[in-house]
Amino acid sequence: MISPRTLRNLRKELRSSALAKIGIVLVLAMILIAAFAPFIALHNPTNQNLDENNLPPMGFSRTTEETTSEMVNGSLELTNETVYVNASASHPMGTNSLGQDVYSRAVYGARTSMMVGVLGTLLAAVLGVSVGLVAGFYRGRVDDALMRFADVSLAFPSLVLAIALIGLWGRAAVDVPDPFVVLGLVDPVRSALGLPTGMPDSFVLPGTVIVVVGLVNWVWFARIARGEALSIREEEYVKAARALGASDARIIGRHVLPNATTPILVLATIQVAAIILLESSLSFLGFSGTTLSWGFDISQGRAYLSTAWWIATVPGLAIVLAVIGVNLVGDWLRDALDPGIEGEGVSEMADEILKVRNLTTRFFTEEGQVNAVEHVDFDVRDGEVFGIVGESGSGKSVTALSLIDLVETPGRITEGEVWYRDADLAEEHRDSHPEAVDGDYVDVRQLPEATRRWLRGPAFATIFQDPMSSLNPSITVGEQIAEAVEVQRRARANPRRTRSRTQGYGLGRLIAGAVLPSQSYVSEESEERAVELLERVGIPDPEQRAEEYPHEFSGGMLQRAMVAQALAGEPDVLIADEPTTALDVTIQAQILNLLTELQEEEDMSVVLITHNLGVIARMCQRVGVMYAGEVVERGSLEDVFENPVHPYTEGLLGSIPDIEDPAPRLSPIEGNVPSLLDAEMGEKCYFADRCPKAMTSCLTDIEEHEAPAATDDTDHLVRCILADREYDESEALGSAAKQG
Ligand SMILES: Nc1ncnc2c1ncn2[C@@H]1O[C@H](COP(=O)(O)OP(=O)(O)OP(=O)(O)O)[C@@H](O)[C@H]1O
Ligand code: NI
Repeated sequence: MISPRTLRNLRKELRSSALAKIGIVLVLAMILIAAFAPFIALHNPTNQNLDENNLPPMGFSRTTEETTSEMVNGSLELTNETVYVNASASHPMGTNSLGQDVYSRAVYGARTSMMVGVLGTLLAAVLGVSVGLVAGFYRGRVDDALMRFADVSLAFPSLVLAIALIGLWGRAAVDVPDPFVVLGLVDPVRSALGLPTGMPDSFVLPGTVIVVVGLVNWVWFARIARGEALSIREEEYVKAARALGASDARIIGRHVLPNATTPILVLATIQVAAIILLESSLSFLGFSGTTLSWGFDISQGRAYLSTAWWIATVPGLAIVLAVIGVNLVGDWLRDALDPGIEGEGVSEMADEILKVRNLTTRFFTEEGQVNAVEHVDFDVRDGEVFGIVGESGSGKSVTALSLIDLVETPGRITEGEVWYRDADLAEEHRDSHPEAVDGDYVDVRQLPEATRRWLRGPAFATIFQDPMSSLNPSITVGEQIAEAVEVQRRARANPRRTRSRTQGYGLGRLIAGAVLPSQSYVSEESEERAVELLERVGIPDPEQRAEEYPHEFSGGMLQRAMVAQALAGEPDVLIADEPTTALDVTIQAQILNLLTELQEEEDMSVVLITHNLGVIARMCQRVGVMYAGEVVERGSLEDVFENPVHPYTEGLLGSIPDIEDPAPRLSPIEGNVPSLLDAEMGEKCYFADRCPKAMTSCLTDIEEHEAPAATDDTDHLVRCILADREYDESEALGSAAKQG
């Protein structure tokens, strides 16, 4: 369940956060104390000794007035005397009014708190997550009822709710005994809590409190699980999984639950702390049956605050430390598992059309989880060509698909943001989707599905490697481009209803096409525009070529037609994935020239994906180098190509294939791209196995470092320790370690 990546983030966060360390120490201490209470305690916590009551802790003494009587000359004389009560070595934290050892009671109190905190949270989580998933996934009446109930119950303070529930329980106590009684666990639980065994069953156990806090707190979990289920059930890949016949249980288990784990885990830690406090409050107020709990001891000690302050102070301190500890651990988990939450704002610099943050895409295959794209960050500026380069399988195409939200099952974007600058869209969604808006930017991934779909065309357009598979062989090229123009035109006319419109259009087109094969469904204007576009991309005799079918086009002409189709929506960002790989060399050069020309004249930004460094060098202003799903080096072309820091980039550059080279060789570096199977990835630099400069620190330091940049306005970022220090042979990673 916990992936190596997650572990890596947890460790990274732990290293940098002193508070997280304190939290872990406190929580571990509490767990150990609870587990080994009988060995840590000095006395049986329930043993009373009235001769030794209210003894002060070590280092303190207490005075009391004692009256002695004496017969003096036949009359009784009373003398008031101040007596010092000294600490006893066997009661280091003193005793309470019944002479019970305060320290031992605090130690056993940890058991009650842990038991109620952990089991109560578990119960709340199981209940809440099940109900939430069902409600979110199936909607309908269950969902309505749940939400109404949640609103009402969250309006009450949980303490009030718990007291009410315990009251109900008490009234029905004859029929509904403590769950531990039902389970036949009375004596084991009592002895675990240091209580005398063999007492009558009416002696209340913490089971009641556990059930009550579970019932009080499950709604929190239900809300989170419901939210996740709601957002995911609409996703294309879930629909696709359904269409493929996956059962609902499988979809929930495979897609919904993994997505919900992080928020549920973080909530669970917070809940443990909340429930520990709730249990203490209940015991303090006398609503919990247990007579061995921090809250109970505080309420007992309250009467002695001025004379024997330690009775309440010691358990009070225990509660404070426990709650702080658990909360710090919760903060640590949240920061480590959800790095996006506190991500830096993206709205400061305005000349970026696209800001990709923490984009993470995984494939959930039969062999396991494939981490195809991991925490990818990059920006695309106005009117620039941004290159993505890397060996086959490094995640370039999946990154492109993730940008436009077209990853297919079993793949899924699990994390990350794609901020796109569009002031109008930002304004339109500022109120309805505040989380998706930051200044003039919208996070494409958080926009409603209809808007996302609408963006494909006027915002993002794509051209892929193989034009043949992107064009329908049975429709003329001109008509297909005209259709793209038509769709964009309709979409622009009514952005909000795009979805149903284009779908209706598609269906209508389909039926019309089946009945009347030559029926033209696009307006004359669109057809004229299509011819213009064909001319624009340099197709001779555009009017005549528009009437032809794809098979009548040569490869280069088809690729041009594809570009024309992509231009139909006048996109801001053109994503070109290996647009020339399938073409022969001279045609490649022509298409690249065309792209450069268009990009300059139409003021588009281009994301150009290729494994050909010559193409990058010729076309791009800035570049990101991908390796094993990560961007390992990024910056201006100058920085990355002339002053590469990452040995992988250096290796790639070692033999730049000539653009005129008919068979550009990939991977001049020895060895293979590592497995992207999550289970096999581990926590180290993924290039270390192949790296000529691998050092021992490469197994631990995998952060992105800043490297010297040629200009002030570009960052040069490298996921390699060599950005910070020189290669040191004495620390070289031995070949044995490389394998591990
Ligand atoms: N449908 C899929 N199912 C499972 N894994 C996939 C799927 N598609 C891609 N992957 C995984 O994602 C990784 C990245 O693939 P991607 O196609 O993005 O690589 P690439 O850099 O574009 O390579 P190439 O240069 O060969 O096109 C691959 O290693 C592959 O294991
Ligand atoms: Ni690819």
